[in-house]
Amino acid sequence: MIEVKNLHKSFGDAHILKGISTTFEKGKTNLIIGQSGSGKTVFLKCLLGLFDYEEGSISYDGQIFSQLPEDDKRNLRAEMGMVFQGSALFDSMTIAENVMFPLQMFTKQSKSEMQDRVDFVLKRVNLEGAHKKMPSEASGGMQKRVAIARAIVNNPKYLFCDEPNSGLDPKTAIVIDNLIQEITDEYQIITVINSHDMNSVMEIGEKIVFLKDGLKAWEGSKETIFKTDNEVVTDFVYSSNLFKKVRKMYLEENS
Ligand SMILES: Nc1ncnc2c1ncn2[C@@H]1O[C@H](COP(=O)(O)OP(=O)(O)OP(=O)(O)O)[C@@H](O)[C@H]1O
Repeated sequence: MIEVKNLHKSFGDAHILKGISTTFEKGKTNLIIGQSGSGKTVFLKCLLGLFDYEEGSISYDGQIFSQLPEDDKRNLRAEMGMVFQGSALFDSMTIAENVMFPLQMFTKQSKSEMQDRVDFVLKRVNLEGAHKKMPSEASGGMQKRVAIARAIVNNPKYLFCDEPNSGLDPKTAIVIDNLIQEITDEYQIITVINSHDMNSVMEIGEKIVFLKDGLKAWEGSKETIFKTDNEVVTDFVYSSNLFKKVRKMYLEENS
């Protein structure tokens, strides 16, 4: 479990995260949602250990990152996978080389062990045969799959995804969402996803944390988000007429 307690983060005088506490469990897809500027990316970067913070703690299965010696921090970082917004693949490397990169960075595996692992994860994301392609030859959906393969190649315990659906058509977006959820369940990873996408919320939001102005305004699941009467959440989630109708139908069917 990842346990966040009373997390405060400022940049100079700007107090961005104002005491966030929550937990993220194994095998679950956890979504962080909220308006632009609410602090989602800053929060994700704190979870990744990329930002220091003034107050509070984040523990990963009992290890408090900020209290660890540098070697242990490095080991813990090696257990984290990240899918960046826009995939962030290395343009000059083939797909296989991109996926192998974390193994070269963090392990002492032999070349053939690394190749076997790359074959395995590329197959897992349905990209067998794409090894020699360059990222520029891959569609947006394929690039996301490569980014997911690279994020899981080192068997992470923790997977962080920043807007994994950005720039994808709705159908491909759902395929990517489902792939992340399947992998999370299959390998019992703790997955935390920053999202703007209400389809993702309804599809894979096993836990949803709603941030507003650096505070946790609500938390629940895709089931409870339909029922909440918290106005801050309903204003945001049901701002479109389509989702208003979906909610109305859900409540009528389940009343
Ligand atoms: N490195 C930084 N230095 C100073 N201020 C920052 C830094 N990173 C983020 N901020 C500020 O923190 C606030 C929250 O930003 P953040 O990127 O976390 O929002 P967000 O919820 O992820 O927004 P979006 O959905 O648009 O990506 C913003 O006011 C932003 O300007």
